[in-house]
Amino acid sequence: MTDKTESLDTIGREQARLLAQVLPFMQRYENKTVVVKYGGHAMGNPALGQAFAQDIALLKQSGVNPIVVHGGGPQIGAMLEKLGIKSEFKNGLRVTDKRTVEVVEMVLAGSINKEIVAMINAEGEWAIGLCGKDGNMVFARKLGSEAPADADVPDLGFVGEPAEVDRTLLDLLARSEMIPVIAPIAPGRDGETYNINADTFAGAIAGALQAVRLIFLTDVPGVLDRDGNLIQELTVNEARDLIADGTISGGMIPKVETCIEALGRGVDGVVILNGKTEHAVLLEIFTEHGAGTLIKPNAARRQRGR
Ligand SMILES: Nc1ncnc2c1ncn2[C@@H]1O[C@H](COP(=O)(O)OP(=O)(O)O)[C@@H](O)[C@H]1O
Ligand SMILES: CC(=O)N[C@@H](CCC(=O)OP(=O)(O)O)C(=O)O
Repeated sequence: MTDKTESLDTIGREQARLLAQVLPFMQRYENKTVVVKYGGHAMGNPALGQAFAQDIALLKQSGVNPIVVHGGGPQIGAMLEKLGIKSEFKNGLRVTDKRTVEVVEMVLAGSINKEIVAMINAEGEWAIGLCGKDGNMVFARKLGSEAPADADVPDLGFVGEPAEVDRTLLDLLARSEMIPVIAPIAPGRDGETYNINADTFAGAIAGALQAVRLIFLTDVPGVLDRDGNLIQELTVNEARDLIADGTISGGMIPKVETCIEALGRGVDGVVILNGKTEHAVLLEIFTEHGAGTLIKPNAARRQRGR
């Protein structure tokens, strides 16, 4: 054999090995729904954005049903600042008055949504930008509106939580070439528009669709232990213990709580990943070990493979 045929042979063997590793995962996820929450902190770098769009396109081409729910907190903050509108957070949620909700809708359902759609479409796919208002997909209720009258719940204005999710439109899109890209904005039955935390919104969509995976793309490798090391797998009880002892704090608390709720609604597994790692989604779905923290129901402890 010449040097050239030898090296082609090596490349061929390597490709065959890779394919053999990936194919079982492709079969496992075929026709299954994977909800990917793309956080505002994970956005902003064009190369990473393109890698994210390629991952979503590849999932669809592999027969998976990917649904993107996006945030955009930092981008909303920048626009509010430009417009001279002050903004504050309480318990990780943006206090949202009438003027603010108009800007939130404009940034989330307008510019960011269309940017993500365009990125995925540049990869040869058919993404479609939506929010909870489209196809009566999600109706919100004002946060705290169901709390007992004597409960001490701060009034955050037009901040909502998903109250009803209708999967008709998403089921239709799952059978089509379209990839839904959804902004966390929804109408209330009172006719108002509500700003919903994107993690909470993604959890509600994943729960309603009984997704096989809910993936959170954030700005850390996953849930970290006290020494800053990545925890690869957590049961619901272990996650609760880490919240109680303060290892999980700040913005990671609502994220992990959403994970726990989504598992309770029948989502198989919830993963928190570093959106700043190129192709984090592909690595998670199509490799044995995944790339971040997988949170599983207590009963599923130590199941082999992710
Ligand atoms: N145990 C922990 N492991 C990882 N991150 C943690 C932990 N406790 C707190 N955090 C914080 O949670 C942040 C992620 O939450 P958040 O900022 O709300 O993300 P996003 O904007 O992507 O939704 C991390 O950047 C980190 O500062
Ligand atoms: C009520 C509330 O806080 N809504 C969020 C919605 C966007 C979001 O959640 O974006 P990230 O995922 O990038 O944080 C906000 O106004 O910032």
